[in-house]
Amino acid sequence: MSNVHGETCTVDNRVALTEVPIVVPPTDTLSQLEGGDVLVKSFTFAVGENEHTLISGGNGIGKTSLARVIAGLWPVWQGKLEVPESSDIFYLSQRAYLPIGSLRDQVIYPHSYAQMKAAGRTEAELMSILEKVHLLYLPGREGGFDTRKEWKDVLSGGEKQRICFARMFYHRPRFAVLDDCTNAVSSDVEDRMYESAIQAGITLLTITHRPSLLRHHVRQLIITGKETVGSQPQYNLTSLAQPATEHERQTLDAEIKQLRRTLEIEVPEWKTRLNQVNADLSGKRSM
Ligand SMILES: Nc1ncnc2c1ncn2[C@@H]1O[C@H](COP(=O)(O)OP(=O)(O)OP(=O)(O)O)[C@@H](O)[C@H]1O
Repeated sequence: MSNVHGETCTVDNRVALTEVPIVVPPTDTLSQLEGGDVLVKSFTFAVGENEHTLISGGNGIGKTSLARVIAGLWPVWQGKLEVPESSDIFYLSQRAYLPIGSLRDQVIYPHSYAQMKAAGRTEAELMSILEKVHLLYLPGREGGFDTRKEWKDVLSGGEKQRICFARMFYHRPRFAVLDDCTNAVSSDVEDRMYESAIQAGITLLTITHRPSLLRHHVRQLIITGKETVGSQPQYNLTSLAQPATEHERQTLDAEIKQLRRTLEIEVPEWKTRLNQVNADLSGKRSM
């Protein structure tokens, strides 16, 4: 692909694209020099540490393709891509990958058990990681970390996604690209997993269709792609209001509960009372 003119640099503390197009790799040899379909003509944005960014846009607009360019799976045709070294950035895709091996291997992949031990990592640590993704019951259910099974057949969709999230906690990257990787996880557990990831100091680039995840991010990148007319950028990057603190969330939850109670219990009581008063008044009037 001799028309690939872009460069990729390893940096410490950010993921950045400068005038990088998102181009689908061509299938036929003739167009391999030019690339295939251009999904986004030119991307320029940077995600620094703690600038958790939610990436959204319609189906087939190019969100996963952007992740593939950042991951180095697709070429940087033009411009400059800056990414941390591979041990500092982690990718989780829509489909959970489960290697052949033990239950432990599912959490530590691509580390081997020997690497885990050499790094001084312990099973107690794996248990605390499983707790974060609500899978603390798994070693007990499956007969321990050494158990080997066809995990793709044994685990439910949500369990597969949570074990991949556990893998991210094990590897402790500085950045993570999360491509719709919790869509089978219930929203409450998903929220807690995101909170733990942020507490662990991982900067998130989340691709999702779930607006509920906005609360864990400080910016939103909306890809508009081909819908965009003229020379407008084919994406829109906006800052979001700072996510609510735990205390603010609890206060709001309590307020919502109180309002629900008022609507469900007190309002019907008031209506009954109003009817009674009206009936009494009309009785008096007719006397
Ligand atoms: N390997 C590939 N070869 C050819 N075309 C591809 C390839 N991967 C993606 N595409 C095409 O590129 C376009 C963008 O796909 P992409 O997966 O990036 O979309 P997306 O925004 O992540 O969509 P969704 O929200 O549905 O997951 C689609 O039209 C898709 O068919």
